[in-house]
Amino acid sequence: MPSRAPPDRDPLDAVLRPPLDETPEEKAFRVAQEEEARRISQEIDENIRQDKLARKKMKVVRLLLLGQSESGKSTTLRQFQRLYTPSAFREERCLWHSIIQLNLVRSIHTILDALADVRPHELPFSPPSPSLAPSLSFGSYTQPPSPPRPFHAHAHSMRSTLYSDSDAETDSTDAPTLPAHLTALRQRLACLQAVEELLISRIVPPSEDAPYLHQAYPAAPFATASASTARMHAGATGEVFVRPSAGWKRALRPGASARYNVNTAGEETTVEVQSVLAQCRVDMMTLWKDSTVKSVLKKRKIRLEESPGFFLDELERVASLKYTPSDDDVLKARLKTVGVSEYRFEMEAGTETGTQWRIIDVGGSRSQGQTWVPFFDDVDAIIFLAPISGFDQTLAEDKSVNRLEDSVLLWKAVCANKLLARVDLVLFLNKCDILAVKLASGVRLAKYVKSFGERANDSETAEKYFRSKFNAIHREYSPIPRKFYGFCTSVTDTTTTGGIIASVRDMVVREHLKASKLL
Ligand SMILES: Nc1nc2c(ncn2[C@@H]2O[C@H](COP(=O)(O)OP(=O)(O)OP(=O)(O)O)[C@@H](O)[C@H]2O)c(=O)[nH]1
Ligand SMILES: [Mg+2]
Repeated sequence: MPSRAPPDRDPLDAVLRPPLDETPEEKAFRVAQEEEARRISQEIDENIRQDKLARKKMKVVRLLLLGQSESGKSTTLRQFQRLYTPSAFREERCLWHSIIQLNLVRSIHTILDALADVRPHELPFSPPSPSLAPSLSFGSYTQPPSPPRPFHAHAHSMRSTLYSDSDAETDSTDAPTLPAHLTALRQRLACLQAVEELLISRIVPPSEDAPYLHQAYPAAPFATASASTARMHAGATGEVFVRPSAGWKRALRPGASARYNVNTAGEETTVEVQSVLAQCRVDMMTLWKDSTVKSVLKKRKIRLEESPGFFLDELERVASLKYTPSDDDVLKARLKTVGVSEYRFEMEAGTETGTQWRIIDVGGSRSQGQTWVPFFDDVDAIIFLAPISGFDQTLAEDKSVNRLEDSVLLWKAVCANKLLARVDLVLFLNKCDILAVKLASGVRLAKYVKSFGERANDSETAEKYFRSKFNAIHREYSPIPRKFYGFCTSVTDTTTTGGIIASVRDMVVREHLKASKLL
């Protein structure tokens, strides 16, 4: 092993060492300069300390939201906004209209995409409906159906797995086929491709220049110049995302078209899109209710009901001409966060009147992890969201990682982090509503979480189990003992979340006051 360089060969030392021929005047000058530099440095340190002190005295509470992507951080932030700045929240509801339209159109495209290469074995084993064209039917309708092949496709890699699964066996009986009524629906709904592009061009300001991932749908007459140059920020999953700093809300405000160099004003686009959605409403409803579609989705393990931004069960309302988003719709809408957004507000009532809150919402996907650390310093509390319904899912950005496992690892890391040793950690075991539906539908938790064992496969038992597991990690990994605050949540639910957020607020304020008295 190479030995350490002796001190007189240290390159830094060589540079900083006073010159050998330094005169007394030069020395006095250098010493004075060094003294001045020290004084300035101490002054900066003192300013930072005073700043922190003043902030504590001014009653500024900083809350950081952490958790993997799709865990519900931005939704929790919206709940705070809805509860504590309701008028601003209501004012912004109209800006979410375009996001909800986009969520809806993308769900329809997920279905159309699945239908684009449907195989006979994915169709339901029932006699053909009268609307089926004879040329599109195949042998198994008249003969007893062959048993379904094992299907290994995962929800998020369904297309590639499907191809690899079927390629080996592709023959004339397994050629792509689609009942005629669905072919007709696909053709009629093709106009939604242009709608999607138009919406993306509105939501993502032109400065956001990541490539737009085109899907294989024919261009429709509805396409406009802005649609053809539509761009979006999309990750490996093809999900639209915007940076909070890019000001998508500003871009969607009425009259923003000139500033953002797009050829349709926000309100006009929304109205125009809404009228196309209203025209397609019956077709979209027929598509979503269709038994063949249900069969294909089921076989490909595409569970749209659990996916973010799901509005297909409310098509009648959301695709009507008079639709305006409700509070619940805004909470259900999905727009991925990349980067960091800070939301500031002041408590308007109660004993904490005048307390300023700063809630920091960060992007949760794996590549965003490094953006979290700078916010660890000086944060009063962290709400960590672990979506426990994801026990049978993998991460959108990495199909080899189980979502629950990822949440557990993140939770361990946050609990063990020395910078956060004195920070209160609040755990939201989130998406309990989806967990309940999933378990009730027969998915067995013990199949994915072996240690769950023979316990009852219901949401109450599962929540209790997860709570104790996360609590144990908190106890074991916290550098110094601290209290555990754990809640089972469904943050899209306004009724239950209001009470939980109020308890968190009280706890954070109490601890904040304690800390400021210690200063
Ligand atoms: N059903 C249900 N949906 C939820 C719940 N929490 C969040 N969602 C939905 O899940 C989606 C993702 O939530 P977000 O708040 O955007 O997730 P995020 O943690 O901010 O994700 P990133 O921005 O990617 O880091 C949204 O469509 C939410 O409406 C929940 O408890 N139940
Ligand atoms: Mg977010």
